[in-house]
Amino acid sequence: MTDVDVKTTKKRGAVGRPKKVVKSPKKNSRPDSGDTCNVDFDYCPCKSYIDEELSVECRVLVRRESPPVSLVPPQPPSLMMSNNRNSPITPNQSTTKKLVLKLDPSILKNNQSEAEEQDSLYSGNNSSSSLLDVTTPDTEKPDEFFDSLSSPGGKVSKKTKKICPCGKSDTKSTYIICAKCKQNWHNRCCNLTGLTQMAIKKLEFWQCPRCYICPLLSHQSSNLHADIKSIKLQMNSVLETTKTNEDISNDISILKAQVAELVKVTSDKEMNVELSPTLNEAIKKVSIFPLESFSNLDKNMTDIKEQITTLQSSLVKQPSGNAHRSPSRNYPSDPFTPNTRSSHFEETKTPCEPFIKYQTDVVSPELKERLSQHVTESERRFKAVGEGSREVAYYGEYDYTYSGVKHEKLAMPDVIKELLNVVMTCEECDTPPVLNSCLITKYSSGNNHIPFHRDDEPVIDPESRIFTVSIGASRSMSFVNNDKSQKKEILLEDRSVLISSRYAQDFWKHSIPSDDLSNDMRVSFTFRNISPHFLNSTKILGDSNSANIRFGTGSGNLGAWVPGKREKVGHIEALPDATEIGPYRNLILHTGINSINTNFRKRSQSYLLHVLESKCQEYVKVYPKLKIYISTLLPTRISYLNREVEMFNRGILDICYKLKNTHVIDNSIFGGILSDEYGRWNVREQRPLTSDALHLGKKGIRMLAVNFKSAVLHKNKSQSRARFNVGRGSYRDALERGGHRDGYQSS
Ligand SMILES: O=C(O)CCC(=O)C(=O)O
Ligand SMILES: [Fe+2]
Repeated sequence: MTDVDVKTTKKRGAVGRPKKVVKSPKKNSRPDSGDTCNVDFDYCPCKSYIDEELSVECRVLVRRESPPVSLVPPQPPSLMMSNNRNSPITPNQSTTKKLVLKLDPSILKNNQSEAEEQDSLYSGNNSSSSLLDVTTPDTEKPDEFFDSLSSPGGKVSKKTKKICPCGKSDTKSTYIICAKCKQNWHNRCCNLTGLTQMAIKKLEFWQCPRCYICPLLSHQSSNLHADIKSIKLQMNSVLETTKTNEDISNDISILKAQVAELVKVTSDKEMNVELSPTLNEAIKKVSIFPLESFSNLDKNMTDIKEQITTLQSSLVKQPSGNAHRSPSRNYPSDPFTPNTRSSHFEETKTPCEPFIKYQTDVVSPELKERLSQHVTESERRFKAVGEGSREVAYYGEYDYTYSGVKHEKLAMPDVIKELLNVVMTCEECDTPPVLNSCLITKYSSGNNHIPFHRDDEPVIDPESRIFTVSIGASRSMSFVNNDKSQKKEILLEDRSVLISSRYAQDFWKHSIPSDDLSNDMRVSFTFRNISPHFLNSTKILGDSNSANIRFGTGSGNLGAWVPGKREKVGHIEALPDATEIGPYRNLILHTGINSINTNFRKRSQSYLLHVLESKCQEYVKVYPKLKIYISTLLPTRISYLNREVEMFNRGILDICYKLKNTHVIDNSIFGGILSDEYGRWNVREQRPLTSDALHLGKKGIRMLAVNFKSAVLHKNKSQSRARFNVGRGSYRDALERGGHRDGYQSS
């Protein structure tokens, strides 16, 4: 909750995350916090790229609310910016050979007029992007020439009044235009802050967060891009050779036919893949290559054909094989992969009622009398808050900041303790709830009110009950759910108790509206469990290797400062719905090895990663303050499975890189294979239990617990290191060392 602060809270810097430009949405927490933002983005790695020249790192954002309508093969930044040497997609260089193109002058003529038409469309753009320039390319710089044939994406838009989706329009900002929807965006609104206008001009085919679809959602696309990039290279090589016009003409027609075929395959309705703008551009480029550029082109036509055939076959439905998978990004295709909207785009249903129970006549008249007396006597402790001038006083174990007002910790006086004991009997439960704080709110008249808000401060125990005792004038409490489809109201009478929970706060807001007819005083006593420890509250959803990690103190435990709960999730597909998670601050996901184990496996990695990603998106959507930590899969004693583990872990890194509030727990310290040191131990025979391929022994569990704890307490930089450097401790590094951990130290 925004305006809650506990004395012991330390401000922690985000580790390894780039500075986020767009604010995450704030739910209206405590009243008077006001500040809302309805722009909500996820980071996407698609494809993260670092331009060495500019020394900037760009990320593409995916707007989480906008559902992908269809799986349009996306435009990775590797294709967007020229001279990108760090592209995650490597074209198949081995098949890149020189090609023969023959040019049909009629085609050239037709396309010349098309080009002119296009040029008028794109007028106002920098001249380097003008299609008119195409007729006189600089053959010394084929790549630039190729890049100059771009769609308007990436061009800095200057002319007309531009309104960014953020709603603002100004002349000072730098704008970028989406190649697909032609919408102008502030560079800052799409996380391109820091890029100069020159740099933005180089972003070809840039698609905005609304249009862009992550290749992880469309695994076919990765191949497409790699192959197209390869064609691009081949085309550039064409420019370096010379040939007679007649040959050029013939070859161009052939190439056109091939590309047309490719288009047909790409737009195959069954594939549900639209023709990508890249391909469209490729076709245009093929058609408008100027005559002068093509000479001496009598070699390697076969190679371009082969290339196109490869491209075609990568686009038709692949069997379970993975012939075209590039080492870093493509996962085996899956016949079950849903080509539909993910569940996270659906509205969250309201999973609970706003309160659990309402009970009258709980407080005796005698106790009420003593409580009123206490309120009168401790008047000095009350502080006015909010517009409605209600006044609050606080008792509790820890300091507590509420609606901008700080309250010092103070032990509950006896009369409040007595009240607490009474109200605790209202709910039957095996273990009585822990309620260590009481906020007393005084409404002197019907004018005093409290606007809609949630009791969702991060210092409140995620499992806490919230007991509200009323004395004095009856006042209504109103409730509204998140999509405002449900409104409820309850009259809180003198000496009654309302029992709610911290859980319900994420789905309902509540208020005490003004009441013109009421002139009497009402006092409420709200009991909750509050402690700064809950700033680290953690839920672990994990397989059997996380079963022995416990909360609290002791070896293999997460320590006193990490309160939480562990629930068994043996498979990725068993990950629960967001509404079952609860309002924890951290969520550790340690599951997947059973899902990828081929003995059980029915799903491909791409599908499983898709499920994992969708779940994370769903979780963050329901709990915007939640930090998710995906723990990389641990090595096993089985080599072939370890290869799958390695591949899956790359997918995990991609997800973490891409999604907001999602981090990786880097388990590379375990090496590339489960060692005897960390694996299970046969106690009777005093030797490693080699028949158990997957399970950690005592030392391994302790190590895993250290990793979990470090992540939650932000003690190391594993997230950033794993992604950005192949440094000590990254699993890639460990893999390269063949699983030997010599020199490794636990952090
Ligand atoms: O006075 C009441 O009953 C409600 C108070 C409240 O909602 C709060 O303090 O958060
Ligand atoms: Fe409240």
